[in-house]
Amino acid sequence: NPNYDFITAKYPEQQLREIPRNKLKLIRLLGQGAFGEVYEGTLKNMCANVSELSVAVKTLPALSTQQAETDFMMEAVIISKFMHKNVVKCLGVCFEEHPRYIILELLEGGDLKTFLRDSRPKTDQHYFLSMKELVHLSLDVANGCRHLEEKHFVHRDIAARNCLLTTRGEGRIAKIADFGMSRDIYSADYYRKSGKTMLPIKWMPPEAFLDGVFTTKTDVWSFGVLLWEMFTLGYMPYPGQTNSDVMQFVSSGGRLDPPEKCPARLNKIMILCWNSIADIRPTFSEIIELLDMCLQDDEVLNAPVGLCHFAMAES
Ligand SMILES: CN1CCN(c2ccc(C(=O)Nc3n[nH]c4c3C=[N+](C(=O)[C@H](O)c3ccccc3)C4)cc2)CC1
Repeated sequence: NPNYDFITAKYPEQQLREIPRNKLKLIRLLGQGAFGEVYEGTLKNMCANVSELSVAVKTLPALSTQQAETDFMMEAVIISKFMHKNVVKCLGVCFEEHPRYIILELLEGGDLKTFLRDSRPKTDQHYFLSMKELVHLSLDVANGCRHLEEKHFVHRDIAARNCLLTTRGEGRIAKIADFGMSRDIYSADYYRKSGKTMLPIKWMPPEAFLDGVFTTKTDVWSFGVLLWEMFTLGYMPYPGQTNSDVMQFVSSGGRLDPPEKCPARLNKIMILCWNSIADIRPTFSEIIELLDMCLQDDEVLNAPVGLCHFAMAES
């Protein structure tokens, strides 16, 4: 939505823009987050060409601790640093009074994981997602990740659940939209939050869950897992295995099985992302080149969007 660019481009990226609360109207609840709630809302006459702009409003419950307030603001600071079509835009904040709001670009398609799971072939369903569409969504996220990489920012939680879609229909664009994990590392009570149960172990490389080492190559590993989520249409990785099973399995060389009927060229990218030696994993620029080649490869484009038939209840 070009209006977002207009609003956010006018203001230097590092500064948070305080938006007058009276220009904001909350319409409906979109979802509940760990932090607070996310509403769809409208922003009144912020720029010349539109009278009302639809936005997403992230709220911090009024009775939050000082730490939660600081963490909440940190998320706005982080998101405001980025200006890229595959990273959710921050239009401004309402921080002067309670409840505090972060005003974000509205992405109406919901999260990527839910979309993938809802796209699974059903008996009566006629429209299936094509491989081409899945590769395009993968490229969207890879481009967003490359922007973070260029800014030397490590996300730490690249996963389908943290990406949002502009729409579910044709022309959908995927964007990185949750920075909760990278925000938490700035939090004074990070160690309380980061208890093993809270960490996205199934998306993490060995050096991260064994030694706490996080670099852009951590995000490359996670992107490989996101590719696996993409081509299994939203399965939980390592189905049926616990986090400690996975730490044992992965640190001794085990890897996710390639999604069923998934073309070799795509599987190859996942395997490259899961190299146990972080520096050997590809850059996001290289990943983008490899995905672009998938778009030229008929073996990829004509492959059926296979659905792995795991015996597991939770898929
Ligand atoms: C079939 N229907 C289709 C429509 N659907 C929705 C469900 C949820 C949303 C939604 O939350 N959209 C958002 N737009 N911008 C932001 C959002 C969330 N943000 C956040 O910052 C949230 O924290 C966040 C971030 C990443 C992923 C999820 C939530 C920023 C939109 C449509 C429901 C099912």
